[in-house]
Amino acid sequence: MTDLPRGKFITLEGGEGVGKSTNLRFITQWLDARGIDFVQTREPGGTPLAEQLRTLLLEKRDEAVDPTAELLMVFAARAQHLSRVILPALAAGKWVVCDRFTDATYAYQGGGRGLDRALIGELEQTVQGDLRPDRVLLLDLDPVIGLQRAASTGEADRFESEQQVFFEKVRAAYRERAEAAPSRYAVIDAAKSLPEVQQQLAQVLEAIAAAHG
Ligand SMILES: Nc1ncnc2c1ncn2[C@@H]1O[C@H](COP(=O)(O)OP(=O)(O)O)[C@@H](O)[C@H]1O
Ligand SMILES: Cc1cn([C@H]2C[C@H](O)[C@@H](COP(=O)(O)OP(=O)(O)O)O2)c(=O)[nH]c1=O
Repeated sequence: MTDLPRGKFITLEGGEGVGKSTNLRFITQWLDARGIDFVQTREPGGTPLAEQLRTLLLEKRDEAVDPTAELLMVFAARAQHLSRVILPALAAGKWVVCDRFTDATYAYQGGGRGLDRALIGELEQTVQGDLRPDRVLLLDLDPVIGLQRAASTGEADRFESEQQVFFEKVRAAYRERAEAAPSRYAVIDAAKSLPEVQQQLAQVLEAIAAAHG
């Protein structure tokens, strides 16, 4: 990738039930109010093919899913999503707000499934080149509370059906990544009330917009 993208690339991350959907609405309203041109998308997914891969990844099945197969499907969807949606939007100067991205792979396939981080890093470099999110908004929450919140929002998919220990590892992996690169992550305490969470989000968005010029 020779041409550097011009728009801002923001991702929203966290375990199950941390409030991603609720706060995504807040973020897009905030951007609309500022007149910032943006594309809202999600992973796995974001294109028809990648959404089909999402369905395959999320649906519960009798056949045990090999963790490496899971990892490659996630990155297959990501390659398609990047080339069809994310890179063109950034090149056009738009912000991209993505519900999950590669940090979720480090958290779920790396932390949760225990796959080698170096392998994830190799795939990340192959699929993304030097592209990384400008800012990762990490909603951090004790999985016990997250799973209670998520239980009220419909039937559990294949990931949501994992045991609590899996989600403890997911949370730990997210936090580890944020601690290793604090300037790229905004860790938000999602146990706080919704107005408090959104106040923190607004502050982070203000800072990104200011840096954007
Ligand atoms: N900060 C918060 N405090 C209390 N409840 C919350 C908070 N944020 C979200 N919720 C509630 O938790 C549930 C799950 O939120 P949701 O946005 O669907 O999470 P996710 O998309 O991360 O699964 C919803 O009922 C939502 O209203
Ligand atoms: C992007 C990504 C998601 N996932 C998982 C995490 C989530 O359990 C699932 C989809 O997440 P999500 O969009 O949060 O779905 P929901 O709103 O139904 O909770 O995909 C991975 O395991 N690896 C990845 O790289």
